[in-house]
Amino acid sequence: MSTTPIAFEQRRAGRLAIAADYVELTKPKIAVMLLAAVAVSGCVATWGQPDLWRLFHAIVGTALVAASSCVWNQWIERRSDLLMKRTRDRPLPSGRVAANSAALFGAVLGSVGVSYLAATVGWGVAAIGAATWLLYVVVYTPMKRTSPWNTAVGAVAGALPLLMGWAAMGTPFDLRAAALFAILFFWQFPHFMAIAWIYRKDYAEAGMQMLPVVDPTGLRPGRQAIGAALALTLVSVVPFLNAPLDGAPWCIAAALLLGIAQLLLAIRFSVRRDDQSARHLLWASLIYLPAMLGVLLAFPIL
Ligand code: HEM
Ligand SMILES: CC(C)=CCC/C(C)=C/CC/C(C)=C/COP(=O)(O)OP(=O)(O)O
Repeated sequence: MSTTPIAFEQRRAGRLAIAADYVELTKPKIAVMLLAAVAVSGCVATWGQPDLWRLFHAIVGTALVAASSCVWNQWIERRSDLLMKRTRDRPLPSGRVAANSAALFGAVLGSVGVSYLAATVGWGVAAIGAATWLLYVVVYTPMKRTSPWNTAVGAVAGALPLLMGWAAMGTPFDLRAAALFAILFFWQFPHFMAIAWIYRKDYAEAGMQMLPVVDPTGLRPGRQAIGAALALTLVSVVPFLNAPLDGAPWCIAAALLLGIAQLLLAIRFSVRRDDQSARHLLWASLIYLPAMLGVLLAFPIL
C-alpha cells in the first residue's frame, strides 16, 4: 500500500513533535547559557588560548550530563509540575512523554555524558559532573519542598559546571577560578528571587518552600537579592586584578557598571516588592550574565 503525501507529512510532524518534547525535557534555554559560561571559563583558564578540542569535549560532555540532570529533575517533579501553571504543560505532567521513557532517556544521557567526559577530558572533570548531577537531582530537587535554603544548594549546582570548563583545560584551580564560581553562584540569587516572587502563588500551591513563599512580604527575598547582587559586583572585578594585560581597567569599569545596574534593580525590587520590579530584575539578570561573560572573553583581546 502506498503512503499518501498527507499521511507522510503527518507522520513527520508527529516525529518532530516527539523530538521537541525530548529536547524540552533537557531545559535547553538554561543549557545554552550554562554552556556559554563553561566555554568562557575554559578561555579564562588559558588566558584566551584554549585547546579547542578539549573545550569542545568539555562542552559536549557537560551538555549531556546537564541535560540528564534536567530530565531527572522533571521526572522527580512530574506530579508537582502538574500543580503549577508555569510547568503543567511540560512533556511529563501533560502526559506527552511517558515517565519510563523519560527516565531511560535521562539515564542514557547521564551515563554517556560522564563516560564521554572521563574518556576525553579526564576523570576529574567527569567526577565534578557526576557530583553536580547528584547535588541538583538528589539534594536540590527534593529540598525545594523542605527549605528555602534550596536556592543556595541549587546555586552551587548551577556554578559547578564552570569548574568543569576550567579543569578540562588542565589549569589548577586558583583565585580566578574561585572568582568565576562566585560570580555564577551569586548571580543566581537576584535571578531566582525575581522568578520566585513572580511565581510565588504557583510555588505555594505546589508546596515549594521558596523564600517568597515562606516570607510573602518580600522583605527577605529583597534583602537576599540585594546582598547577592552586591557580593556579585565586588567579586566580578577579581578576575581582572593582578593580570598582565592592558585591558584590565576597561574590564573592571564594565564589570562594575553591569553589577551596579543590576544592584539598583535589586534595590528597587526590594523597595517595591511588586511583579513589575521583579520582572525588570529578572530581565537584568538575563542580560547581565551574557554581558559579563562577554567582558571576560574580551579581556585577553583588549
Ligand atoms: C538556583 C538556581 C536557579 C533556579 C532556581 C532557576 C530557575 C529558573 C526558572 C524557574 C526559570 C523560568 C522562568 C520563567 O519561566 O519565567 C529560569 C529561567 C532561566 N534561567 Fe534560571 N535558574 C537557576 C539558575 C540558572 C543558571 C545557572 C542558568 C544558566 C547559567 C540559568 C539560566 C536561565 C535562563 C537563560 C532562563 C530564561 C529562559 C527560560 O525562561 O527558560 N538559570 N530559571
Ligand atoms: C553538569 C550538570 C549536572 C549541570 C547541572 C546544572 C544545572 C542544570 C543547574 C540548574 C540550576 C537550577 C537550580 C535550575 C532550576 O531548577 P528548578 O528545578 O528550580 O527549575 P524548574 O522549577 O523550572 O524545574
